[in-house]
Amino acid sequence: MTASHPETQPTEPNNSATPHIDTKLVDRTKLSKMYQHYVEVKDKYPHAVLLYRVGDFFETFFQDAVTVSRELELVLTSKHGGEIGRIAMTGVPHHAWERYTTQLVEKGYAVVICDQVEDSSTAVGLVKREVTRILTPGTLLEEGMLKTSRNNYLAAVVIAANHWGLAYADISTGEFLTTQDSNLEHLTQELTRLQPAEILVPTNAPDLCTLLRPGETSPHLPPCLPPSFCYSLRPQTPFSQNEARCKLLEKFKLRSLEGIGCNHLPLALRAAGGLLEYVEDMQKVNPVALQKLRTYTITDYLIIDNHSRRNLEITQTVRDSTFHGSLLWSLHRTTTAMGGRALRRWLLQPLLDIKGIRARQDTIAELIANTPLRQDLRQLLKQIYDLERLTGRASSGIANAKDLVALADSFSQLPKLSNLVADASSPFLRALQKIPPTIVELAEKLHAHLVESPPINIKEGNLIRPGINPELDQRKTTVESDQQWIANLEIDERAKTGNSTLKVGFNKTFGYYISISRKTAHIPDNYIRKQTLTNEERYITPELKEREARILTAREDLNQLEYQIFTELRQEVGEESETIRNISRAVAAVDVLCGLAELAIQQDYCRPEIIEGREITIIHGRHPVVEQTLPTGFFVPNSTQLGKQEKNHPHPDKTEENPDLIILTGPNASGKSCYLRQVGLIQLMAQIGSFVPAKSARLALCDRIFTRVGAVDDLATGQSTFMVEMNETANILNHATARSLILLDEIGRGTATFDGLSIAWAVAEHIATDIQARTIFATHYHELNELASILPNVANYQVTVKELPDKIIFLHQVQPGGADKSYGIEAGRLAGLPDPVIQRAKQVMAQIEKHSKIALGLQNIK
Ligand SMILES: Nc1ncnc2c1ncn2[C@@H]1O[C@H](COP(=O)(O)OP(=O)(O)OP(=O)(O)O)[C@@H](O)[C@H]1O
Repeated sequence: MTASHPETQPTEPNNSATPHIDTKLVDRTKLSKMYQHYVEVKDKYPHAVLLYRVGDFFETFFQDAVTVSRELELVLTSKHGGEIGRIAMTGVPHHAWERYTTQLVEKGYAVVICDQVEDSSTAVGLVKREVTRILTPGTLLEEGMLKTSRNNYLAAVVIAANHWGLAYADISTGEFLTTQDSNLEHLTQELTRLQPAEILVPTNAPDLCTLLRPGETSPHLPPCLPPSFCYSLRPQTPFSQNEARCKLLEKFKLRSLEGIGCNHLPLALRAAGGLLEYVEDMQKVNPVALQKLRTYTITDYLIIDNHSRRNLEITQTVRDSTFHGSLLWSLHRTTTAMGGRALRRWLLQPLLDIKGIRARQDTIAELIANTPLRQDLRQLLKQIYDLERLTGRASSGIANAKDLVALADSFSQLPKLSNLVADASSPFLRALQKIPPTIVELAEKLHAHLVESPPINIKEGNLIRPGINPELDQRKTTVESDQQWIANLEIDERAKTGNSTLKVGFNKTFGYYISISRKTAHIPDNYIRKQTLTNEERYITPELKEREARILTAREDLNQLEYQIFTELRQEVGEESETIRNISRAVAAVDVLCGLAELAIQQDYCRPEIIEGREITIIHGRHPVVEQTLPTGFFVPNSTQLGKQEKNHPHPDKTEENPDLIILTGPNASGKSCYLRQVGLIQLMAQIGSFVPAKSARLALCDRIFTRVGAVDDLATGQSTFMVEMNETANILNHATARSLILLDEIGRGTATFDGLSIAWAVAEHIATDIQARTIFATHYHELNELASILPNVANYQVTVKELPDKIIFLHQVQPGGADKSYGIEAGRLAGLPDPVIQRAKQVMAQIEKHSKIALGLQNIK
């Protein structure tokens, strides 16, 4: 689209009449006053795109005009900038600034909004303009710029040797957390879990405040940071321990950081302080209401590294990165935006705390048992809007009247919600039994003040109900009576002049006028001609102009007063943001649990028994996603038993026989990978407190879940399939503990058979004897089955098939015992390999099997 301006002409940046496009090169003394101011502002934000309000447009000039024209495909024009001549310009209509800004921010630009802060019609001299907002990917608040289903995190990282501090906040919801750790791999894992929209990094770079778009590099970026994020290079000072501590103490009105838990974590503290300072710097007009900082420890939660998270397809599929087909897709039954975001957070941060898991389970159990309660709650939750983000916008001073009405409507549902859960006994439902009276009062006040369906624009009146403010009512009456006078004018003038076609009209340029056909002969003396059209003459009278002036000023005063009342209301809401956000969190949790209860009923899930120890027993387990993509009853359930009891366990029971490591064999496409993932997903679901797809389950907690599933060449880092596989395996062997769950799908396939088999054997042996983690090892090397006869905690399982003369039927059943053949040649035949090739392959295999003494040999070297 093209913004059409008076006094502009399209231009090409490279032709001979090129207007000035670089602020640094222009002679500023030759710029007219407005451009001088523009350049002053631009000097402060050299790395951002500056949108500068001029009348009905937000304009960009000089180099920004070229950037915006290129990025948004708008026509580049030029305009006289004073003695200097023409300067480059691209503009967007002021009412559409959000749309264009969103596009710029999505492309990785920071955008500075410099708005008019006084009425241009009454301003004396140059209209006053100020920077009112700075928008960067991590500091967005506007509804249209954010994704409802996920948090928009801003993060800050401080690194010292291999120690690091990470703080992150979602300024649209108020969440604010910090942590510190001494393993750089954990930092990458946390960043990958959070997927921050922007990461702040303190540096000594000369070119500070640069925003590096994903993939862009800088020598000032620590090499340990993954390049796939958007980084903001920041000065060191706000990240220094002293400054950061003072900032946090001041913000949260504290005397010590002891209560927050980061007093002894200098890097966590520095990251949080630096982040806070940045947020304040970005939000020019109103401070953002962040919740009190919370310190967490990574090892308090189940750790799933990046590869494993990807392989388990928790939030998106591996094949095409879609939500459809992911675990989140299969579990998603929430009805509120807050619930949707919370479920995602829970899945990415499963618990290690049995009590916390049981509290969630108890709530799901109660909701399953009480169907009317569950259904009524889900109905009611649908009527609750995004409290977290609406409150965020209110406290940042950008909410409109519609937002406040949405908040009030949502608040009005809360007493009904607390009535519904009045007799509930589980912890999450009980949290909603008491709604703070201030919130109910606030809802009543908002409803009493604001009209039911207010306009989006908050500066043009029609927001406040009558009877709220006597002065407002008085002004409304005056405006209405003057408007009535004008409405009567047509009747009176028609009577006076005897002209039945006379009309009273209004347009923006001339205001009110009396319109008479040009054929009319007699015109009253007090009529002053203002405009001549083809068929009509337009007149004004001194009396009409006087009324008009009164109406316009009175309307302006009226709008101003309505705006003032509105902003006071908005501020009141902002002041309650902490209470509102506490409620939002409780509502979000109940929404997630209601959804999980609904899911458990629909899909026939069971409540897993969460126990101490190492046991994993799943009876008739199913893959939560694959099951939902197949017709009902098609999925073949399979059981799992893992986790030998620890020595000295106080309650020995039958699980003592559970193996630690299962060697799983079976033909291609029989269901090995599916089974492996199924066990991982059931364990993960159990640790977020969900019920699981199984007939029954007894699950001890896992500290980490590792998966190594079919590697693909990592072209981005130039690594071969085999190297990727070895890196992932090394990572597992170096970090797994006896409390971990390891799911290995094929190891050693990417190299020569004997190399591969040897590595696979050694890895399996190391896990079973040294690490003793609970492991399922799927493989086509059935030689590995020999391990079970050597090591007591290893067992063999196979996925069975039925062999018919001309085909194989996949039964997808996992049963004890090792497969004695891999059916690879059979699969080749089915795929259409020529018959002579198949026959020859069979001969070769017979020879190899005859001479192979691998298992025997390995036994001997033990
Ligand atoms: N328990 C099951 N019930 C029904 N269908 C299943 C089951 N397990 C797997 N399948 C189906 O079989 C297909 C192949 O499964 P999977 O990819 O797990 O096989 P695989 O043994 O790992 O094969 P490969 O060795 O070639 O990697 C899956 O896409 C799924 O649709």
